[in-house]
Amino acid sequence: MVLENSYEPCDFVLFGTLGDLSRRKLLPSLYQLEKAELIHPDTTIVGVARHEMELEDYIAEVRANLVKFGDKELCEDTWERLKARLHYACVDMKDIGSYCVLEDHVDPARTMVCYLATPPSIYGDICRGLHGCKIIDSSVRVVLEKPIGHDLESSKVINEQVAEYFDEKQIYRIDHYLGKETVLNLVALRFANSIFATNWDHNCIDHVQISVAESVGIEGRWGYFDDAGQMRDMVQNHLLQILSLVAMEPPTTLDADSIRDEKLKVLKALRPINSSNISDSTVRGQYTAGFVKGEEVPGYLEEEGANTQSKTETFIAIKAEIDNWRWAGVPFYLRTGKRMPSKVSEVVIYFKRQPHNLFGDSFKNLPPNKLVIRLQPDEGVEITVMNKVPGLTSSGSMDLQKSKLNLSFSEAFADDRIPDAYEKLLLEVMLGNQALFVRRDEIEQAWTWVDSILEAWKSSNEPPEPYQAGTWGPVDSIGLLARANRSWYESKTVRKKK
Ligand SMILES: NC(=O)C1=CN([C@@H]2O[C@H](COP(=O)(O)OP(=O)(O)OC[C@H]3O[C@@H](n4cnc5c(N)ncnc54)[C@H](OP(=O)(O)O)[C@@H]3O)[C@@H](O)[C@H]2O)C=CC1
Ligand SMILES: O=C1O[C@H](COP(=O)(O)O)[C@@H](O)[C@H](O)[C@H]1O
Repeated sequence: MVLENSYEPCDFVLFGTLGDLSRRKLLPSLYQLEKAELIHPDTTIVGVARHEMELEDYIAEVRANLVKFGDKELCEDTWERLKARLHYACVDMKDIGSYCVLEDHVDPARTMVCYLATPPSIYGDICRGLHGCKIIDSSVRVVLEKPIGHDLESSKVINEQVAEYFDEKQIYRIDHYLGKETVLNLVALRFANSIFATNWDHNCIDHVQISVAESVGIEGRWGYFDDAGQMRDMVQNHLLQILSLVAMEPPTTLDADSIRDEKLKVLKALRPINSSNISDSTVRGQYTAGFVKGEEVPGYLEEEGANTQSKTETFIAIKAEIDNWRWAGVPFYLRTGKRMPSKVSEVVIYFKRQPHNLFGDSFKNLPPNKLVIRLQPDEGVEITVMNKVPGLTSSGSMDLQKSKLNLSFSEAFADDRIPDAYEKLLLEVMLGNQALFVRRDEIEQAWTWVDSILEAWKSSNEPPEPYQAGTWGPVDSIGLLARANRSWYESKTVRKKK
């Protein structure tokens, strides 16, 4: 079995090579990896789609996409190297008989990486087709895009279909947030700094906020989004992955299963939200027409192709609780929505207040220290601390002021380009490292928690609360924290614009 982390040539087979994800993300990422000379010189790239096409037309198509979605000016050396790797195969992925053409493009002696950038409904067909033409063995890696299912039951069906032909060690489930540099930095920040490692629990932390706000709407994907909603689109995967990394115990090593074992324990410890606590723990909203960044935008029910009766949520706020020793009594507030004032993803750790005040009545409510981890944009880490204002006073008292220790990645690492998440993930697949991919039990545990919330919303039969596009969500989202005398962190991007 060739499964260990290794830099060796492979045949990278991209199913759905003419689709949106391939064009916008995967092909430009392969180009960037080529530019950085991170693809093995002997690796080939085989584009697979159902249209008959000459190789030279496929090459022209790839080039046009790179110019449209990647570097506007291609580096010709890089392009020549990438071009030389390209093959094209026409396969109707639902027709088992049509897969044999792949034999002409892949070398059975090498590792084959099958990236399924197709609707998940045909993952089973693709696995069966590959099996049918006898080109898969235990060295093949298969990469699955989200969403893996619509709920626990359907995710099990997809996972079973793939498991019929591939062992879990061969399956790479993508959550592109795990490829983001700043999400990876959560592990470095927590475990490479004793200042955080020793203060990371209910003794020191009051609560945690995880916000992933998007300024975009549903981008012409009504059919997909209305069926999914923000819960399935963002919380089941990205937000729960971030929460797991923030809350997990130190893994024994950085190997794939050590990290995934710890993330799974967090997911298992999430307190269920059901009809008994749904109204105290969640808020859901749906955007109405408004203005985002000065531009007028339609409401969700007025988007192209909309069903005007839809009750699908485009915003969610959740008070999540983790029932374990470390996090007893520390709520994790999650918030995510479309058509918010700006795109900003942040984790904010609110530390507990000092137990005693030395500084007199004017500083009765010393603000707590906050650690703000800016995931995107303006990636960085910021800590708020109280400082003495320099200078002399006639009363001899000490004046305090809140100040920030701010590490901005664009300044600190000015010479380093921040790679796109897909570049990192494609490289890891080629290296055979599963650490940044989601294991089946994690996905299923996340669905278990999410399904219970969706079920409770369904039985309540209440519509989502409207919020105007360009705002931070429904008023009740403020209430979710205000009940405990807390408030959402006001992100820097917004404050800057005031
Ligand atoms: N687009 C994005 O930004 C994101 C996408 N994803 C996921 O990635 C996957 C792909 O999404 P996306 O690229 O947007 O989808 P698209 O529909 O744009 O692309 C899917 C591709 O699969 C091809 N395909 C479908 N059925 C067959 C078949 N029977 N035989 C051969 N080819 C077939 C389509 O071919 P044809 O063109 O001929 O119809 C199409 O090119 C999905 O699982 C999606 O959920 C995840 C995150 C973000
Ligand atoms: O998976 C998805 O993620 C994007 C947000 O990703 P980001 O990297 O731009 O933060 C979201 O817009 C999309 O709806 C969802 O499917």
